[in-house]
Amino acid sequence: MQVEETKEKPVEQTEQQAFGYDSGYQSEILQNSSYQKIRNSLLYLMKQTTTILENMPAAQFPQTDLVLLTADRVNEVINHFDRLQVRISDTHSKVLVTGDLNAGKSTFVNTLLRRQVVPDDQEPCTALFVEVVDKSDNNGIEEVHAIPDPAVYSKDNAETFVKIPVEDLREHVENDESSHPLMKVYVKDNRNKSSLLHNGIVDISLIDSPGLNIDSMKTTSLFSKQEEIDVIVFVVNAENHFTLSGKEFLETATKEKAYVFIVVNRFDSIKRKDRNKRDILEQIRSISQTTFDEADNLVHFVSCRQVFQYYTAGVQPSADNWIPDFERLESCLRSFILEKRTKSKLAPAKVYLGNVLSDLETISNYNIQYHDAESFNLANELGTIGPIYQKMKLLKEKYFVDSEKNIDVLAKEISDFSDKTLLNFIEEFELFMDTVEWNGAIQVWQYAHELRLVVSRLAFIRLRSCHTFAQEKCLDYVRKISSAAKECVPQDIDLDEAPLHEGLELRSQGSLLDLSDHSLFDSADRFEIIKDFIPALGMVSAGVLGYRSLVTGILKSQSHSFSRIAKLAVTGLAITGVGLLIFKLSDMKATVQSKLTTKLKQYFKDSSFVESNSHYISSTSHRLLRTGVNDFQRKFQYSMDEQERKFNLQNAAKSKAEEESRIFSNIYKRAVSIKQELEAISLE
Ligand SMILES: Nc1nc2c(ncn2[C@@H]2O[C@H](COP(=O)(O)OP(=O)(O)OP(=O)(O)O)[C@@H](O)[C@H]2O)c(=O)[nH]1
Repeated sequence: MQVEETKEKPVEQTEQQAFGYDSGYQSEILQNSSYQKIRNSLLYLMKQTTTILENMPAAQFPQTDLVLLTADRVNEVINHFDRLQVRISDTHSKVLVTGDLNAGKSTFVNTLLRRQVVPDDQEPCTALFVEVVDKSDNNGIEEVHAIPDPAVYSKDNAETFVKIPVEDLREHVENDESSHPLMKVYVKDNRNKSSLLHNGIVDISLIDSPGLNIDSMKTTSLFSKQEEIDVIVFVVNAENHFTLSGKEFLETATKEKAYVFIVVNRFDSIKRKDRNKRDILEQIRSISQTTFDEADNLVHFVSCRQVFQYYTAGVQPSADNWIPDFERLESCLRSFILEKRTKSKLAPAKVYLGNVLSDLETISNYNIQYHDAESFNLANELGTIGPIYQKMKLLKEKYFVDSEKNIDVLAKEISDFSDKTLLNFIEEFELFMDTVEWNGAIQVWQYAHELRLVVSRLAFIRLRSCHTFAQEKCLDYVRKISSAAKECVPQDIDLDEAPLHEGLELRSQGSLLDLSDHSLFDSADRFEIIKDFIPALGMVSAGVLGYRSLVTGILKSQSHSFSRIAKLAVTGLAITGVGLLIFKLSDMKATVQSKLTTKLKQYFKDSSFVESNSHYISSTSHRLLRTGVNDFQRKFQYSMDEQERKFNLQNAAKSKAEEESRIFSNIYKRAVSIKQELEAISLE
């Protein structure tokens, strides 16, 4: 009965004390809820940044000034964000309790739990770790999982552990330490509201490690380096101070974790407590200055056994301060866990996020400048291409839209000119008659011959002037196009003038005029011309030539029909009066000229001299122009299409550059704003 009384009292006291120190606890809750807020804010900002990264268009990365976010690491950064989010969303926190052999580590853990969970006072174990977790993690069931391979352990996979009742833990630890290096103990923390394991904010597991000696040192050191170990509690036996192994472990651990929580246990056994405290603190200073500087919160001189006995069996401690000292230790440990947890989990995320955001600022700034410069250059290029393209359009409208019509008009003009020139030429035949010297009747055919040559030459000259006119007109037309094109066509496009030169060049008379003597005057014509003058001619030339030879000489004909006519002429001559004949002879030049004019005009008419030449010149001009212009037009259109394509491409590129600049400008603003929010988050 008495025992029960003594047992209940401390529980009430504990509640009261818990209540008494509730203000601290409340503040912890506040601290915790602010932790939640910070965590949520960080998660939110990380998510925002991940969204930016996932949607960021292909970016130019500067060669320098980037901490994390290089071109080939965008996905890596996104993945790391995922890992950080998982890690900071995890509400578990692990506290590794380690220290020298027999320093009272197990007693310390049991005291925190207010119950005998971890076997104490046993033979030193070699490498067994006991992890104490709240039973809520195991569907509210208290049991021990003996784990052969911690790396593959899952409480949901019965093959990865051996189930042991909590009461049998001691026996198993003593007999079975080597085959199960980790024992996971799911238990209820005997304290309710102020439970350390399950406090509604962070689920803490306490890991009781083997005492440090040369064998266990390596294992424990490795264990302590694990990322999920948020806090290390080092238990020292006040009587022994720090052993060599302890010092060595602490020196390494403080490098990894910066701060270590130190429990100097078995302080009840120390007689000269102040001196012991001083010596131990001095040792701590030599191991870790930072821990020494925070000694008031981080180094606690306690007696776990006395406190444990008080809470579990109501045994009064040997001094009044043991309970408050331990409770202060608990309070500091709780704050330290939460603070360390905040720092160990949130600080890396905050620093990482800050670096990514700084990189994002740098990258977006770089890209804004890059795209602005690009769109500026494109605008300049478009400023050149645009007017050229407009000029090309005008040229096309002026010369090519109605090019058939334009060429028709030009050909008509050439045709009109040729008609007029050649007709005038025929009309003007009479004027040419005196350009050839009349050397008398005897030379009549010579006169006709020379006149033929003159007419032929003059016809050629007129024809050539028609060709020249046509050529000049055509050249003028194509040169106008060429010079207009030169102003706007970027590449040189030839409008080949050579075909116009060759096609419209009249170099020789060729067969244009078939004015040979025979065709100009056939035998009948010749007789017709001279028949009235034969007697007179006979008179004039009697001393030189006989009649027959004279007449035949004039007629110069070998045909039978003609010799018959010649005979008649000679007969006629014999009966004609001499005076009349002489008179007639003086009129011969005019007669010959008139006959020749008529004959020539008739010849030109019959040979369609005007029409055929005019048609030839105009149709040749038309054909050559059309071929040349069409060919040029094709090249021009190609060049214009090129220009248009270039114009459209550059226009599109400019719009894209402007759009990218806008996007990066938004990214920059978002990064700056997220970073400001991030900097406002204090982890202190
Ligand atoms: N005087 C005194 N003895 C204590 C105190 N705490 C623990 N002990 C005793 O120290 C011995 C070792 O305690 P444990 O808790 O087993 O120590 P441990 O560090 O877990 O031991 P190992 O894991 O074997 O290294 C036991 O006999 C405890 O009763 C204390 O505060 N004062």
